[in-house]
Parts: sequence; C-alpha cells; structure tokens
Amino acid sequence: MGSIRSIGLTTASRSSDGSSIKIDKDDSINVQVVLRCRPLSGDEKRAKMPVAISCNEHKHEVSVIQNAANRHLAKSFVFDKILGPKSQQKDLYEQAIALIVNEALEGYNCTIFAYGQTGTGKTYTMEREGRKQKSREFHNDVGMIPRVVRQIFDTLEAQNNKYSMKVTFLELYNEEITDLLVPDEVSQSLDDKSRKPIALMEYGKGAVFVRGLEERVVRTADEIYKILEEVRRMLCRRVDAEERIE
Ligand SMILES: Nc1ncnc2c1ncn2[C@@H]1O[C@H](COP(=O)(O)OP(=O)(O)OP(=O)(O)O)[C@@H](O)[C@H]1O
Repeated sequence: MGSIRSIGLTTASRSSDGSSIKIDKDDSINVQVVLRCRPLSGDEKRAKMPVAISCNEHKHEVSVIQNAANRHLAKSFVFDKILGPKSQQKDLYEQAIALIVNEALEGYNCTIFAYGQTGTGKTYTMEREGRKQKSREFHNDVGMIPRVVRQIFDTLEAQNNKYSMKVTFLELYNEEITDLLVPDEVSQSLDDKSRKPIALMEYGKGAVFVRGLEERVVRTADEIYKILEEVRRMLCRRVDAEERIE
C-alpha cells in the first residue's frame, strides 16, 4: 500500500491596476488520465524479464503482451495520453503538465497526482530533483514538482503582478493524514492539547479540504525547493528510525 504525498500551493494574484483575477465559476470537472510506462530497470534486464506491454503513443493505446515469445497481445487499453518507456521527463511536462499549471494560474482548481503500484515510477516522475550547478537549468531527469514550481514563479514574475503564495505539504497513509511541515521532533514534543487536529472536511458538492495544516508563506521557487529537500530528509530519517526498530 503506497502513500499519497500532496504539496498544495495556494496563490492569490492581483493585476497591477489592483483588480483581482477572474475566476470562472464553471463547476465541471475535467479528468485526464495519462499513462507513463517506465523502461526495464538494470536488474530487470539482467534477470531477462520480458517486456509486458507495448505502447502506441499515436493511438493513445497500450497493449498487454500475454505471451512474450510470440508477442501475442491480450488486451488493449486507451488513455487520454500514453508516454512510452523512451519518454523523458520534459516530454511528460510539455505534453500533460504545463497546460494544467497555466489553468491553475488562470484561477481554476487543479490537481496532478501519480497513481500506480510500487516501483512503477511515481516518485521518479513527480519528485526527482536536481539542478545543474550554479545554474537555473534542470537536469533531464528532474520531475514534475520542481518544474511546476519554476513555471508558476516564472509566469507570475513575468506578469509583474503582486502575488502571495502559501504551501502545505501532507502525507496520506493508511487513512491517516500527517502534516509534513511539522517536523517529527516538534510534533512528538507537543502534548495532545497543543497538537492541531488534522481532519479531512467536506464543504458541499463533494469538495474537501484539510483543516489544521501548517501553511508556509513562500516568495521564491528556491524557498519551495528548500522545503521539499527538508521534508525529503525528514522522511529519510523516519524510514531509518523505523528500520532500526524492526
Ligand atoms: N521513466 C523512468 N525512467 C528511468 N527510470 C525510472 C523511470 N521511472 C522509474 N524509474 C526507476 O524505477 C525505480 C522505481 O521508481 P520509483 O521509486 O519512482 O517508484 P514508485 O512508484 O515511487 O515506488 P513506491 O510506490 O514503492 O515508492 C527507481 O529506481 C526509478 O529511478
């Protein structure tokens, strides 16, 4: 069972003449499912594991190979978009993510999440970090979250508007919500009364929000990268501590 980690960005943007941005009140929900197939890993290749799928990006179709010897295709599935094993992070970003970020900046509520069985590439696709030394340039394998953060700030700065931004960062695991912006040391030192309750609340029409999450005001993309790094380290420490207990 995997966990869901969600980093939330709340932006309020105001044009230079002081009028606020227009938000379309259309409640319709538009869901797109993009399938990304990762290449075989080094270990899988060494173990001579057969390739189990065949991607047709043009037809938006993936076929499951039932018999690897004669490449018999058992079943095909159609998605809104397919990215095959040769696809790069940049391809996914340009073809499926950048547009959603533009919509979020126009005032729509948008969510991007990765879903899949363990080892399928969720962390690689979403979180992978890495910038070339002393440069704004990303390495090729940098994931979606750092790219989204950069696009948001680049767009807001280019518009020369006033804006404010807050981030939240939570983990949902085994039906429990953990606020990742409250360091483990702090959360363990609080007594029950001082601890902010974290609950998933509904407010009409199926919309939900998480009450009691820590929010941090951020002014630059680097401040968000620092938070991501801080949380990544905290999670590594947590995994180490759990392994020591086992
Ligand atoms: N598109 C890709 N290209 C190259 N390597 C990839 C790709 N996707 C994933 N990998 C590699 O496959 C391995 C598993 O990926 P990852 O850890 O991202 O899976 P996950 O879905 O997050 O797994 P878990 O649910 O267990 O956390 C990693 O070594 C990662 O570097």
